Amino acid sequence: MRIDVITLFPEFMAQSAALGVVGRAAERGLLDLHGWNPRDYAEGNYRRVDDRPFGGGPGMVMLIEPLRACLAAARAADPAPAPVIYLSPQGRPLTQAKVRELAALPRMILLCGRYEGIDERFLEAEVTEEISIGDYVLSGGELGAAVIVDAVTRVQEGALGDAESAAQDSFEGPQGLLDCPHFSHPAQHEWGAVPDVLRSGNHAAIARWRRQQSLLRTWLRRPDLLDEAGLSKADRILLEQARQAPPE
Ligand SMILES: NC[C@H]1CCC[C@@H](CNc2ccc(C(N)=O)cn2)C1
Repeated sequence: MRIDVITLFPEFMAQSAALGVVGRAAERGLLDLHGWNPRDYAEGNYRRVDDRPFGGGPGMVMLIEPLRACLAAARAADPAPAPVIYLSPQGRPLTQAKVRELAALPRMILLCGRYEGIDERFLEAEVTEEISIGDYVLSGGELGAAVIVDAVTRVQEGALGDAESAAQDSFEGPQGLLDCPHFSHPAQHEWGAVPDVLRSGNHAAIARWRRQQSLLRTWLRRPDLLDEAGLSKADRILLEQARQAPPE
């Protein structure tokens, strides 16, 4: 998948995509990431990308023309059509379902705002949709863009090796359940012992225990994610059993 990021700080995007799963996916050609800086498309001696807001008030607003020229250059770099996604607190909240939808696209262009915002006329003319990574305000859209790059890349076919894809809990997120607890060495520790079932070698019992823990954890922590109606009979029984069980 090709992702173009329009940002005043392209070096930030390059670094955040150079590590771990995303870095390896990029090396393997699963992700084709490009940064575009509006300042490179700003006219005049000072190459202005922002100016004071009409109507007064604090801060600066990003200007239309540098963004317009920058976006035109990004679009022209590849024939594939691409939605322009603006990261903003006013956007629709990002969910795993949305991540999967975006991951299926051949290409997308992520627009990162700074300062007090972007001239509304540019947003009206060029933005396909706004996405928010949560109900809080950041100093720029770049962290939101990095979140989308990571989340979309790791669901690309082949991005996660066998070991990791086994770890990738396909239940996580609004479509499913929260992850189960994980344990490794030592089996005995002053903070507790690893649950016996995980050391039993009984893979059916282990899978059952993990599913039951995911169900219980989702019910306790995020009942809003748990559509009990959508649960299979086996899941409902597992959850009921876990609810009845005395606390360890
Ligand atoms: N009016 C403030 C606003 C002006 C335009 C630039 C944004 C950048 N900051 C962001 C971007 C996205 C998010 C999020 N929740 O996804 C939070 N913060 C801030």
